[in-house]
Amino acid sequence: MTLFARRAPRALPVCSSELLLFGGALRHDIPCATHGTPLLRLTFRQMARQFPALVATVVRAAWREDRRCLLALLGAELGQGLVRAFGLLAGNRVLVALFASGPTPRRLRHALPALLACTTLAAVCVLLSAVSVAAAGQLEPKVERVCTARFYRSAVRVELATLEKKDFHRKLDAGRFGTDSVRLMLGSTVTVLSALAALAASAGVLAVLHPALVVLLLLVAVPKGWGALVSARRQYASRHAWIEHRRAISVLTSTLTSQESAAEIRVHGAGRLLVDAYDEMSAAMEREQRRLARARAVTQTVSSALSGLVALAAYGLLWLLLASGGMPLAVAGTAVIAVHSAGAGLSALVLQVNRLYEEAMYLGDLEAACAAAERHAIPSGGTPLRGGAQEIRLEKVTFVYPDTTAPALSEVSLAIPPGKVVALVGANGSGKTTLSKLVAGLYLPTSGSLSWNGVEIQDADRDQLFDHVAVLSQDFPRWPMTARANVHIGRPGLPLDQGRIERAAAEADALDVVKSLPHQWDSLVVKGFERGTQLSGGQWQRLGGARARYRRAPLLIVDEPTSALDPRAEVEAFRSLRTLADDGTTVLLITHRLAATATADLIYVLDRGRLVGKGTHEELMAVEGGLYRSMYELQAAQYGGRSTSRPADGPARRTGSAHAQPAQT
Ligand SMILES: Nc1ncnc2c1ncn2[C@@H]1O[C@H](COP(=O)(O)OP(=O)(O)OP(=O)(O)O)[C@@H](O)[C@H]1O
Repeated sequence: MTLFARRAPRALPVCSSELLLFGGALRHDIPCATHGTPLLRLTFRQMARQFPALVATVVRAAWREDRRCLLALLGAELGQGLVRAFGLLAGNRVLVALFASGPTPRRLRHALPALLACTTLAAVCVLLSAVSVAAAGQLEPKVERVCTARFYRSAVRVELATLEKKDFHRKLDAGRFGTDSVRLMLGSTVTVLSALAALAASAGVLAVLHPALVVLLLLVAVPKGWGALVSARRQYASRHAWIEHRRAISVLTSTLTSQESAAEIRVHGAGRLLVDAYDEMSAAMEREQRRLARARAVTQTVSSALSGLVALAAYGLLWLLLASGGMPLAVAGTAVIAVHSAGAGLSALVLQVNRLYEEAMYLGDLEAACAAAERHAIPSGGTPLRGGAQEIRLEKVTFVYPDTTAPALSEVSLAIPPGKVVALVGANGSGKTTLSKLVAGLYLPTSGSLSWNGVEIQDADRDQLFDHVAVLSQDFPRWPMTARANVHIGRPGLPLDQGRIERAAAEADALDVVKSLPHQWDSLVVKGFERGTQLSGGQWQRLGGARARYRRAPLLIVDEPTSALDPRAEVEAFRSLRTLADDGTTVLLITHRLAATATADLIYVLDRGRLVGKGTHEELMAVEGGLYRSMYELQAAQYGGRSTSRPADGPARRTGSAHAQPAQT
């Protein structure tokens, strides 16, 4: 019997905000969410068989982290089960003594030792429970921390191309839910074990009293267990289906309070649109929650009714046994206590099994996400780069982004000689950034060859390769940390060296920026925190530049490094790139400021993913109707000039560095 019948796909409800802001329903295909994952395809029997494996997963994680604590926890829980069994037997002795014939004082006297035993056992139970609470409190956060760290450690090694795939992203998102589940699951596992121990104790006592009572007790458990599992699976399927919708809501709410969007939210009135969208999209989720709650209520009513019927049969059997004289009154009394306490334990068990299964599914997602991340990780090791200055060569490199069909780069062949300033120019979307990311080893070519000193990038030791690269990208991260940390994070493997930080800042024209901050290097460059301050766009760009300089890598990739700088700082920034190249650093410069590329040793012109020209500024300007020349003239015309030569104030290019070749179209 499968718990979920296969349903025909149904149209996904979509609210108007979702349509307006996200272009349609953000719902993972429901039939797939219901049947696509192994746990959801399980039959009831398979699920029951899975149970020990689930418990084992958590126990293994806890065993790895703190076995002493785990043993204390398990010992305390199992001990409580045993103590409860003895408690029931002692209770039975009390009833036997009380229901025996003879004067009341004598019956009370006879019941006293069993009563004392009951009290002692209850006290032991309290102590064991305290041990269990303390051990669980110590173990749960530890296991959560370790599993969460493992998740993020795997996630940060994933290949960029894989990270951008929507299916992989969904997997990571699902895995993130699982990081909470580890702790919750440990708690539930303990409660389930404890409830099972209590149930076993009651069953043991009932078996001693009358074997038929055990069968009835187990029958009471089955419908409740069924109900719990059905609800857990339904909840999980829903969580999967709505995962992107949830993410979109959190994107909306985070932009509402972010500093970057604060101005537009107020001036453009975007806040109202976003809050309304939040309201509408949350209401859609609310409806889903209502649907789940109604379904759970129905399942729970059915399973409880079935359990109730079976419990009724148990009491009926007791009645019959008593009426026929097949069972003494004291035994029947103990049986009632046992069935009653087992019933209460059963309710707790059902609740926790429900939770355990639900959390186990998320834990399964976490495991799957970690496994997928490890499968798609940037490989460790590989062919070491050959020593000396690195020449980078691309031969007929084509690159297609994941989940797209049109190539972002088509059959590009070029060389980046060491120690030169090499500029990439071209219109928006022509492939400059993509090319620089391939050169940095962030993406691997779809076809063609890309090599560093003859070592193919696919085979290269990429950690070593990354070590050779510093990046200052258009959208460089603005770490919400101190100014010092923002620079040091450029080479976090090195011990923090204030002198080196300050030298890098000076080279990037950022020293004055930091000196003007209220707490200098200790200033938090994010508002809303103690010591927090706000930087301007240009100040941020200088700090980003300092980070790239601090890294001191043989290849520096700079993508629009001066977009926010004032004219003086811009001229200075481009001049300092030349100084770097003179010191042996290869600079790969991407910019639309063609006055700056004019001073590069070599310029590559890209158009719609293809290389359409290469040479020095003068060579490219000599090509009548060439793309570079037309772009340059268009820009120069804005300043009222028309020039075919290098700007007079630009730093001189080193002679003999250019690869003269006419531009192709
Ligand atoms: N992560 C991505 N996934 C899918 N397509 C992408 C991705 N990044 C860029 N593209 C596409 O690849 C093409 C080249 O983009 P790229 O960013 O390399 O251009 P660019 O020349 O650097 O543009 P710009 O001057 O605007 O920065 C564009 O069509 C762009 O839409």
